[in-house]
Amino acid sequence: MNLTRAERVSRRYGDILALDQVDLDVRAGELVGLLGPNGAGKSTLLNLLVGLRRPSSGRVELFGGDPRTPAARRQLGVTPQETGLPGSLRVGEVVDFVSAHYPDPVPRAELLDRFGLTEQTRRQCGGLSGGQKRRLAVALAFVGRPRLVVLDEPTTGLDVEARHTLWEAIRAFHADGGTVLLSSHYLEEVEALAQRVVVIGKGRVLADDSVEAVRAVVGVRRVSLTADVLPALPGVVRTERTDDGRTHLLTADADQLVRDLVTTGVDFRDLEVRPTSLEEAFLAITSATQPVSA
Ligand SMILES: Nc1ncnc2c1ncn2[C@@H]1O[C@H](COP(=O)(O)OP(=O)(O)OP(=O)(O)O)[C@@H](O)[C@H]1O
Repeated sequence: MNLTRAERVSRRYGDILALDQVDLDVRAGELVGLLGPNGAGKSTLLNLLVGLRRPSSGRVELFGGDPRTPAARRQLGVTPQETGLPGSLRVGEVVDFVSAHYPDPVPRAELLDRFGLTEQTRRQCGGLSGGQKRRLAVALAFVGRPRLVVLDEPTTGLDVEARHTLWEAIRAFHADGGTVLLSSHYLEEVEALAQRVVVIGKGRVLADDSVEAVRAVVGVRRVSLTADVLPALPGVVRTERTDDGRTHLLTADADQLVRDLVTTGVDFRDLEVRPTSLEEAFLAITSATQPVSA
């Protein structure tokens, strides 16, 4: 069953085509990571799915209906990228205030414990650190026991420990049968949490598959070597030089690249061919896409 769906959805802001005919389905019980660089269109897509904006064309559904209806909203938990908390209210008061909107909220102590905020219960929101504010904003998405939680870059700006606390809370919700759609710049976050990854770049869905399959589709490999001079070689999607004097070439066809290297007669040493991380694969597919013309 689809909890939310975008069907050939486009969204313009003036001349900017932020989303270009995007299709996305999120089924009950999934944990989906939406991955893309700055300006890819992630927030725009999430805002359309949760009814904060309307598409310029195409169709958006939430729980089979219009995302803007109160009935759909009640089953949804959202943390947008930017959130404001009332500075003079205490953490516990904010949780109580939001809880009051739901018939069966998660008890305050349980929610704050899950998000590592028990000690801050009586602290005014204005006195929280940036990371604590972010954790509270994310915690509020879970208070009404939603069927679907949509989180826009939930862990941006958090230190490692706070990020792991959030990951645990998200995993626990998912393990209990909850559905999650989250956007991230952090590839390790998507790898750590999601079963399915949707890669978005320049307003288009570039890949929608398991993390492993996305890597396989892209098929980017890293060919590393040491050489004093290297000519330009066909099929190289990215070149990096590291401090140890090694050159790393990313390519979809490592065998051909090695053949080309040998043909050029270039003097190289210590050749190594390895699969790439998701991050490298992701950079390769997003940089290989032509810009969307408005
Ligand atoms: N309200 C707006 N008015 C004009 N342009 C906008 C608006 N919101 C987004 N855009 C543009 O639409 C494109 C997609 O932006 P969006 O915020 O959806 O990307 P994103 O993937 O969430 O980026 P980030 O990771 O930086 O948050 C960008 O070019 C952005 O500048």
